[in-house]
Order: sequence, then C-alpha cells, then structure tokens
Amino acid sequence: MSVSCRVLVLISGNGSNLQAIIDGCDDNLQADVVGVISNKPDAYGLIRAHQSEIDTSCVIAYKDETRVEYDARLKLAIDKYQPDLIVLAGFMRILSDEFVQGFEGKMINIHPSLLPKYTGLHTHQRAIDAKDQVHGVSVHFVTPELDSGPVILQAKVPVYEEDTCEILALRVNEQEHAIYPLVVKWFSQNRLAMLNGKAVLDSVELGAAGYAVD
Ligand SMILES: Nc1nc2c(c(=O)[nH]1)N[C@@H](CN(C=O)c1ccc(C(=O)N[C@@H](CCC(=O)O)C(=O)O)cc1)CN2
Ligand SMILES: NCC(=O)N[C@@H]1O[C@H](COP(=O)([O-])[O-])[C@@H](O)[C@H]1O
Repeated sequence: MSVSCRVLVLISGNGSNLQAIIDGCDDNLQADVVGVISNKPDAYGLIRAHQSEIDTSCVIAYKDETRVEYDARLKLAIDKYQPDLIVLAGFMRILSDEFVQGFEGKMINIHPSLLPKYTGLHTHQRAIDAKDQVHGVSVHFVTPELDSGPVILQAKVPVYEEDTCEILALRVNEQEHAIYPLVVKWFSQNRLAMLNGKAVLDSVELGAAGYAVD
C-alpha cells in the first residue's frame, strides 16, 4: 500500500485552495494530488491542474438528471483514481446521502464560515449583515447533512465595519490556503500511523500561518 496519501480534489471554479494543496504537496505533506475532477468545464482550477501535470476529469450535470444519477457518474469518475482522501475545494454541488455515505471518513470540505454558523451559501454577506466582528473558515468531514460534519480545523478572521463581501472573502481565502494543506498533512499522517498500527493524531499541528479557533 502506497506510503503517500492519494488525494483527489473536486472543484467547480478558481481552484486557489487546490493550488494551495498542490503547493503543499511539494513541501512534504506526505500526499500527492492524483487527480482533479470538476463539474464545470471552464473551471480555472483545471488549468492549474494541467500546469502541475495532474490528471483531470469533468463530470458535467445533464439537464434532466437527478442528483442521484449525477452522483453515480461522479462516483465512477472518483473510483478511477482510487483516492485515500477526497477534498472538496469549492465544489458547488450538494451530494446525495447515499453518495456521501460511501465516502464518509475520507471526504472533507472547506466552508467559508465558523461552523456551525452560516451553513450553505453567501456566508460572507451574512456575516457582514449580522455585523459580526469575527468570521472565518472551517474544514470538516462531509456528511449527508450539509456543512454539518465533524469540524477538523477552523481559522478566524476579524470583520471590519468598512468591509465589503469581496474584501472579507479575500481575508478568509488567505486563511483557507493556510489551513487546508495542514488538514491534508494531518490526514496523511493519521493514515500512515494507522497503516503502521500506531495511535492516530488527535490534533492538527498548526503552522505559523494557521490557528485553531480558541
Ligand atoms: N451532502 C453534502 N454535500 C455537500 C457538502 C456537505 O457537507 N454535505 N458540502 C458542500 C459544500 N458547500 C458548502 O461548503 C455547498 C456547495 C453547494 C451548495 C448548493 O446550494 N449548491 C446548489 C447549486 C449551486 C450552484 O450550482 O451554484 C445545488 O447543488 O443545488 C451548498 C453548499 C458540498 N456538498
Ligand atoms: N459552500 C462551499 C463554498 O462556498 N466554498 C468556498 O468556495 C471557495 C472556492 O475557492 P477556490 O475555488 O479558489 O478554492 C472557497 O472560498 C471555499 O470556502
């Protein structure tokens, strides 16, 4: 069984979190990105993958297709890569219960809020509208209930009165790029520890850039 953790990344857009993980893998995350799957053919993250010579696939939803039918095609595409870890990085589809249950414990997501606050979409605007002084990002295991799986690591950012949605999103994005590679490394080390029959790590060792919510 390979020592290096086989990471498959699912995207829908820009892929800056994908890029952070690719760059992190070059810095000894004990993991390799073996593939990138997008549901959008024009996702810039596909360009990023090509630039790093990473295999890519597109699974585009058909107009009259049910969620379960789409997810069945997505599963076939995923299984080709035989991943140890599936990373949702801006993958903008809600996944069906059956699909998620087939990958539970090896599928993670990054969500732009301090869960359990603000599940779903438009989180930055909701934080601004609520006049929150603290916002942030959460990495969590994916479960059937949307954005409600066990949180692995969070990072906080301040919210300023003059913040726009775009400015706040950039501040959150910066923390996303700091913590997502840390979580991939933590998962890889835990997998290696389990392969060697050792105790698993119960906390993510943070770099200087990332910090857990206190
Ligand atoms: N069953 C689960 N599916 C997904 C989870 C999860 O925890 N459980 N995490 C999300 C990621 N996500 C927020 O982090 C999210 C993605 C997409 C949506 C959404 O409403 N999508 C719409 C389509 C939106 C679009 O096409 O622009 C939809 O699928 O109908 C909400 C939250 C990934 N999936
Ligand atoms: N609900 C899911 C969600 O909103 N995810 C968010 O999509 C962005 C993807 O950026 P990227 O494509 O540059 O990595 C990230 O900010 C991530 O938190």
